[in-house]
Amino acid sequence: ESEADILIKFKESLKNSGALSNWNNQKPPCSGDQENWVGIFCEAGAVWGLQLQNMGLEGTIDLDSLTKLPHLRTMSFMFNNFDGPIPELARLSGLKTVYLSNNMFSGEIPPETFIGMTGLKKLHLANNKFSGQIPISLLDLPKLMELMLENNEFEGEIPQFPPDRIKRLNVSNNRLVGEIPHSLSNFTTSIFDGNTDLCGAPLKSCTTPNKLSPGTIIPVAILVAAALAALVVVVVILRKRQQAPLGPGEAAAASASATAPAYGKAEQKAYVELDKMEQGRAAATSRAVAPGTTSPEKPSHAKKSEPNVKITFLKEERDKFDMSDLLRASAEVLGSGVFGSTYKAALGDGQMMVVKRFKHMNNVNKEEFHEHMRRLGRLSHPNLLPIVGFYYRKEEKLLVADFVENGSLAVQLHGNRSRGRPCPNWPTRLKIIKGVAKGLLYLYNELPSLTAPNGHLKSSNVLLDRSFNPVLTDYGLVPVVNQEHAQEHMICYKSTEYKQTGRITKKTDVWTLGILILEVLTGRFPSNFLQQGRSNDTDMATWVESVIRDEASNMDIFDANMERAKQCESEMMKLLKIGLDCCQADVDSRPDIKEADEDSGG
Ligand SMILES: Nc1ncnc2c1ncn2[C@@H]1O[C@H](COP(=O)(O)OP(=O)(O)OP(=O)(O)O)[C@@H](O)[C@H]1O
Repeated sequence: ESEADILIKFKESLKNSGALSNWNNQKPPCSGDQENWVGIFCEAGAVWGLQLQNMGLEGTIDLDSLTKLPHLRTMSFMFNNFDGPIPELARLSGLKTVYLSNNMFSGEIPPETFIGMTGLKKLHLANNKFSGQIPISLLDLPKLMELMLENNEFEGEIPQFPPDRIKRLNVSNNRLVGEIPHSLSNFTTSIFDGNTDLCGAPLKSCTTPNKLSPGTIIPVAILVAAALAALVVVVVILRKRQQAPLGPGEAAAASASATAPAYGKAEQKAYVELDKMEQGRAAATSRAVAPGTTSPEKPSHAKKSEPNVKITFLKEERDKFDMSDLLRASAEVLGSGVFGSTYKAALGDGQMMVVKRFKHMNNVNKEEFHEHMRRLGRLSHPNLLPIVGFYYRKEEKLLVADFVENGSLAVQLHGNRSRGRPCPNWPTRLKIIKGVAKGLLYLYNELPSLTAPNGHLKSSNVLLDRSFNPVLTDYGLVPVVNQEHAQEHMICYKSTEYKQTGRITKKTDVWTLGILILEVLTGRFPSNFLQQGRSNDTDMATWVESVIRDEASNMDIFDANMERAKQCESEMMKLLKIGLDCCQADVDSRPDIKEADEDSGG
């Protein structure tokens, strides 16, 4: 059986598998490293991963088929409607990561479920209805480092995991009781929240204090008093000996090293430098609204010896530089977005780079992050801003890209005009929309396994080059962004379908394109309409529809500052209709990305 036949058989075992419509024999699942089918990962022509998330899938997971995929290492079925008992995962002993969270699995997990899964690193079972004991076979998995079991009905005691093995854990909101194993005592209390009767570090101690007889109370009290007196003496002596307070530089260094996590000295120093740059942001941010309108500023502290931290380059042909070059460069803070701050750096050799500092990525490990960046690094399209390089650290990541001359579409549409910036005219706006649609279509073709291959399309993420050609930035990041943060801030999570069903779909980016079209045509800022979680609010599309319906002249909806010729008005009206079409609340009636591209490009 070919991998295609195996996967098609697997698909047939699923209910509601409409999202897998391109799983057919027209193309093989993989061509080399390239995925031709949605929801799979390929390497050297073989399937190594399944990522069937958020697709409304139902039924049971047919392991018989999956056991025939010898290279399968990761599978995710999160955010679907699978139910029944946990699949017999040990039949897929080569798996490294298993994500089954946010389904309706239920019942006890047999103790032997994980026997032999010696490569398993991550197991996510959260938000299901699993009950019974946490399976004991998890203790024998030498590589298990991430275990997410929250919001189930697990009961009994937490098994004695060996020390230093589990790095990420959540068992909150179950029915666990008894003493927390010592090996887990360093975790924060919140991961144990919501259990009936857990005790021991980091929660309150399990032992109730022994009742002391009057005979023992007196000597204990004397001992305590003596210890307190000794402590007071020591404090007084230390105070007297204390030197003059730290100078400002030392104080800053001390506070930085107190907050900076334990990393290599060079890395730590680099981040301290970035923090300092960011602290100088207040002055720079107002200028950053209109990039390039002021002379760049250079942080004075960057003149000292800079740390040498290597950036991983994704484009071989690029002239290389490292963190010290970036810190030595003239720098300007362009702004702070929802993920972190963005800086512009003018390197000594004339290259103008932009460094984006992400603080809200999820806990993907280094290997996975590198893998995802390499995937994004392979993309190449005139309407995408390439990621030149990146730097990984657990808590935050840096992405480096080229500076794009004319800044963002948001600034061009809504920025201050007092500096003589012309308002984009109709032909320019049309060219921008066509380019954006082309970029989106390319992303859909190249990243078919992502539900929202862009995920964050908005006017500040559409940059304009010297000739006002649009290039998209901040695309393809949904898989590496912290879920909670993504839901709160990323534009795809503000779509009608997300508000109504809590899911994003393959057509969610089409909705973001629709909103962008309406913004470009009306000159109105969509965030004034889009308030996440307030599903009864008028969104931009509803507002546009009501104006068209009520106003005497439909032309009043268009940005009054947009220069246009009379004969273009029918074209503008046509694009407005396409925008509204893309924003249809009913996902099925909405065009797909290919139709949207054909409509707006035609
Ligand atoms: N490569 C670039 N060239 C020129 N300007 C850029 C570049 N990347 C980002 N910018 C601009 O810098 C500013 C800050 O960007 P940043 O991405 O931090 O915030 P944002 O786009 O407003 O929000 P988000 O974090 O949601 O993407 C924005 O005005 C953005 O358009």
